[in-house]
Amino acid sequence: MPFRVLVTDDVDRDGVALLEAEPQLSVDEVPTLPKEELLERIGDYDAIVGRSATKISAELLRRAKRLRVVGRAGVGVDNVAMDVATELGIAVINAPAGNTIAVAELVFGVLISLIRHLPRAVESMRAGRWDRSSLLGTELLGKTIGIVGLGRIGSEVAARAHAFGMQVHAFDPYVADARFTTLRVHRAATLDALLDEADIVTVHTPLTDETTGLIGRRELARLRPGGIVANLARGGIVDDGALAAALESGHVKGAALDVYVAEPLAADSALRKLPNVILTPHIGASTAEAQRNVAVDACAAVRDALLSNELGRSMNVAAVDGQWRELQPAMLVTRRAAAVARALLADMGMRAPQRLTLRCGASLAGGQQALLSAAALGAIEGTAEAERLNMINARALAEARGLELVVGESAALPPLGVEVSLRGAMQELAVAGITSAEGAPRLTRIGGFRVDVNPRQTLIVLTNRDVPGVIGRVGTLLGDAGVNIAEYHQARLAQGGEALAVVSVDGRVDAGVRQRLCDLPDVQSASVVQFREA
Ligand SMILES: NC(=O)c1ccc[n+]([C@@H]2O[C@H](COP(=O)([O-])OP(=O)(O)OC[C@H]3O[C@@H](n4cnc5c(N)ncnc54)[C@H](O)[C@@H]3O)[C@@H](O)[C@H]2O)c1
Ligand SMILES: O=C(O)[C@H](O)COP(=O)(O)O
Repeated sequence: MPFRVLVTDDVDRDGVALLEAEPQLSVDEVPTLPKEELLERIGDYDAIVGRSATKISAELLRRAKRLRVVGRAGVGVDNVAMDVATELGIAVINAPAGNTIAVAELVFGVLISLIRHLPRAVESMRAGRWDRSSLLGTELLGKTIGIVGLGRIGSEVAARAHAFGMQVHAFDPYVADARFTTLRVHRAATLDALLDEADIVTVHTPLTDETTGLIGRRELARLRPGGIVANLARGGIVDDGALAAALESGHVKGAALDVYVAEPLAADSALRKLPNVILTPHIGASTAEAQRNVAVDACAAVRDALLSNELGRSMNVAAVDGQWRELQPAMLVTRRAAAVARALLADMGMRAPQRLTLRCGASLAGGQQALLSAAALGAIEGTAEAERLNMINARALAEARGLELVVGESAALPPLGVEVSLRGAMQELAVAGITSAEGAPRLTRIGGFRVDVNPRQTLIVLTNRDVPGVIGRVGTLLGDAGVNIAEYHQARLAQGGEALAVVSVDGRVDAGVRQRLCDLPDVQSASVVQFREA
């Protein structure tokens, strides 16, 4: 059955065409739907792609029983209940870069409109007047622009401000000095320091707890008289009430707003009546170029997530430095190692491990967080509802069960090696594996035993006395039960002592076969690890 994708909010055609080109995807394109109608329909879809107009609420996500991916053709995901998406294992993918230039250009469009009184000039001409003397403006040259948030858009605003001959200052506590130096931007140590210097303040941060109301009554009062404020980021970063008061008092000379706390902005909103304000209806990203960019980015990523389980672009999966695709074999062997450790410990009576420690070889350092997610997934799959368990929510679910997750590099491992160790109150078991660019991943150690096996489909792990005849008896029993052996690796610590066999078999092994293996002479234990699809 094809995956069903709902596309809404006027996502650009070039992006939608990428989805439609895939025979395994069935695409329904609809205008922005009323909340109730979307709630009705969402249960039929594996993915939804939209823009800021569609609210992906907690209620919607809980209704969406099949949903695997939310694609946002744009940057802001403040319209998505991210915590709930993560809890439910739904990937959220945005298109962070495609509309940067559109916003940065509009910043100067609205600023110049404001300081050269363009709306009034146009209106006066339409009205048949020739009002030159009342339209005296000011220039950007030599003025100080104070940028709050020196990220993608803030940086482009800085570059354009330089072109206008402005003094460029910025406040962003999360950006390193080197970036300020590269952009030739004066670093304000605090927001207050920025406000003290700026003629124009423009905000370019995301809307977070920290940035809600960032520019409020106190901050506006600190701005020098005649200052200008622009918010083309998110409604609520500048406090509307405080801004209205500062404009009415004349302390702030002008403002430009593209975004609002509630969108669409109410027809009777007081903001619409404020003097010397340029209001635009959230059109920062509304250029043909930007819409094409973000639609293509988001749709390609949604397609890859559905068809290839490619989650490297997902915002709520652990970060990967480097290529997600290249990390896949290491994620697989990590997940398998954790599943083997969990299954063996469970058969020893320890079902609730308290700590998972993942160690990675030097070449996997950039993927540690994603590998930890894979380890958490392996440690709980088989004991958690399979439907919704994946790389996105595995860590949260494991931690909710009281499993502490730890990751670090180990010089003792080969560069592409991993080791997953699970520890309970009394027992600890470590399983190691290795991956390579060419070959299939291999498990290389279980506890103290060196092994060499590809963890595919089903693994039988036997402990036995190291005496002749065991391998033959195991092979005969499995053959009689119709179980095909793919690989059989026998390991021992010392001749005649304890031995461990790892048998990779095709298909499933039922409980009866396992019991008969346990009952064989000289076999001490038999565990069956049934791997879930990757
Ligand atoms: N009007 C539109 O149509 C439109 C279009 C695109 C983006 N946006 C919005 O613009 C904003 C910026 O987008 P971006 O792509 O540049 O994001 P970004 O993540 O690249 O940059 C945001 C910057 O804000 C900084 N920041 C975070 N908290 C801060 C704080 N408390 N004080 C100072 N700086 C802080 C971050 O360190 C980061 O450098 C977002 O809110 C986004 O949703 C609006
Ligand atoms: O976050 C964004 O990308 C912008 O605010 C644009 O939103 P839009 O896709 O609704 O125009």
